[in-house]
Amino acid sequence: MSESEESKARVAALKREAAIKAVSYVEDGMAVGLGTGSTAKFMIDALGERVRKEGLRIRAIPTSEASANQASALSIPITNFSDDPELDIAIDGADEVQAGSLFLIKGRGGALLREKIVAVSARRFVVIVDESKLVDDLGTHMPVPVEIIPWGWERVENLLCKTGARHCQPRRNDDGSLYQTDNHNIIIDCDYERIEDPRALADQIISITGVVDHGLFLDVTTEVLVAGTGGLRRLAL
Ligand SMILES: O=C(CO)[C@H](O)[C@H](O)COP(=O)(O)O
Repeated sequence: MSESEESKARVAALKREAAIKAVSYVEDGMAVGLGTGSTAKFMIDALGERVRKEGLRIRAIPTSEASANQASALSIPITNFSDDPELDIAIDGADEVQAGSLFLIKGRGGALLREKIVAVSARRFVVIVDESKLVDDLGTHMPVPVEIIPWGWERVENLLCKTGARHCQPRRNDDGSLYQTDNHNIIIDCDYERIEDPRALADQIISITGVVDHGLFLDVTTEVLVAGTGGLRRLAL
């Protein structure tokens, strides 16, 4: 195994560890929000295993078509907001976590809008990460993804650039075409280098007409499970 393969395998093992711990919080009869991404994928696998082996009875709302397909393949029953307007728990990954505030950047996988709807609908929102996701200031490693409607996107991109971003660019597929979310919108990735005031920035972004939502998740996280080489830590306010 090459050095980079080894490091990938180490990170995957940490993600899996956090995912398995979060799944231990799920109890019989719960309505559960299922996140999106590689860490959430471990979580859905672990949940599926509990459904299969223990006969755990849950209902789930997935945050993407990919997570919905995975859940269905594992025979995890899918529910909706009409039957379950409030979820008992939602579990999801993140791209950056500011440890002191539990503020997050999410949406690298493009599912930020459904992820936010699910997170704010849950009584308990548990974030699962490996320790590389911890930052002192949001924006250090990741741009903020902003989901916008496709029509007139260049105008919205222009306005987003005026919110203090170093660069703003539409997310594209490998063939150069615009990336499309599950909601048929597009994403502008805005690089701020370091976000001094996440609340003020969130207000500024959401006030732009054409913006549907953004990847700043503020005041929504109940706890973060961080898997690192020194073990698993739980961050809560
Ligand atoms: O927000 C997300 C998808 O929209 C993911 O949770 C985030 O990108 C983390 O992904 P991963 O677990 O693969 O590192």
